[in-house]
Amino acid sequence: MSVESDRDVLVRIRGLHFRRGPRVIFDDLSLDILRGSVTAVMGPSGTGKTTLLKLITGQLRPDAGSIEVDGEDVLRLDKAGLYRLRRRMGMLFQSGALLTDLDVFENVAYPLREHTDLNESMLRKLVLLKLEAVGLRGARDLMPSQLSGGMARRVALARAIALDPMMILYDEPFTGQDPISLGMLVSLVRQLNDAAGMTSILVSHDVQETASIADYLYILSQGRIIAQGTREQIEGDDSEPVRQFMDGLPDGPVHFHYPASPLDEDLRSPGRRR
Ligand SMILES: Nc1ncnc2c1ncn2[C@@H]1O[C@H](COP(=O)(O)OP(=O)(O)OP(=O)(O)O)[C@@H](O)[C@H]1O
Repeated sequence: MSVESDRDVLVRIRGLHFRRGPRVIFDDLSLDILRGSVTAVMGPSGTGKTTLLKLITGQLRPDAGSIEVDGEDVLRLDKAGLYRLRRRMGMLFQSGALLTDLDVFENVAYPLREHTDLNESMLRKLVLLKLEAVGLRGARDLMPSQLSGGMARRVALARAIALDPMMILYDEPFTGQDPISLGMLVSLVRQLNDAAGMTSILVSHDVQETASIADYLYILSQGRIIAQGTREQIEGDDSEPVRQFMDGLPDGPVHFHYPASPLDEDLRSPGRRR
């Protein structure tokens, strides 16, 4: 990656090491997320993409390395500092369900009521603007149970941007969507990023759709970055693990199996419960 000036980099990760028990998740990972970009983080299941997002938001602490967000050293922030920083990061996780007993309007209003002292008329304007941005201003009175899966995801998106975050982190935002709804969500991610001058980090298994809107892509595998670059650069990368991942080939050097002792060894140990 070319050397960028400090001002251009919103998230700077250097020498990141992180383990879960004996399992190494990151082994000396370094990456930059540029301001204003949509950056995709992709890789096989279990490779640590969600973990990376949690490290960036300070929900997890690495064993070694540094994580800077907007010039702040995440690992040195106290609780109040982390709270302030997190308020500036919108998050849209696959599990980020809507509050089922609140209507669409109140779901989007929720973070504004929690974190600001806006009066009702200001709050209403902001909620309607966010809903307009995702095309659902007319759906404000519906309850979550009345929404399609794609609409629910868009309401969650409006809620994630309610506080005008500098950055939004998406973890599998398109999962379970039909192709039309997926296409709409994908272009919405790009539009919102550009219209609001945000920065987006997008973790997704929908390789082609994600690549179509990403300015820059990282492909992770086994604790490391195995490829990075623009879509064109990744598409021109002939290495086997990259092609296996990008082209969705079922077999190849990217491992399908979670590390384990050999199967025959396991089967020949009748004394073991597990
Ligand atoms: N709370 C936890 N305790 C122990 N291990 C965990 C925990 N959460 C995740 N892991 C392990 O850390 C590794 C990385 O998990 P992570 O969820 O970050 O992967 P991922 O790349 O986001 O996967 P997927 O694409 O399937 O969502 C996995 O091997 C997982 O089993």
